[in-house]
Amino acid sequence: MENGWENTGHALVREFVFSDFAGAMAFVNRVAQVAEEKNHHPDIQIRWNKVTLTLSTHTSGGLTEKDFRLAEAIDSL
Ligand SMILES: C[C@H](O)[C@H](O)[C@H]1CNC2=NC(N)=NC(=O)C2=N1
Repeated sequence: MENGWENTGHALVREFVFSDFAGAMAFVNRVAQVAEEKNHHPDIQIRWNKVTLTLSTHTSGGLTEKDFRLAEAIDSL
């Protein structure tokens, strides 16, 4: 993908950088809302001002259309 997401073959991974921890957490909370709406939940790593999201479909053991749709929704936050 050419929008910042790395396709590892097993997952879509993207790092988002903010000015501080509060910015990172605000973003994570918006992602959480979308994840609940879609019932599709990213793995989330928070490291001060950086958030790394890893999208995969655990029940399928890899990438599905749900992951690409969730990535698009996160991009439009
Ligand atoms: C029962 C429910 O639909 C499943 O547990 C959903 C919830 N959210 C999920 N999120 C992700 N990323 N992968 C899943 O397989 C998944 N399964």
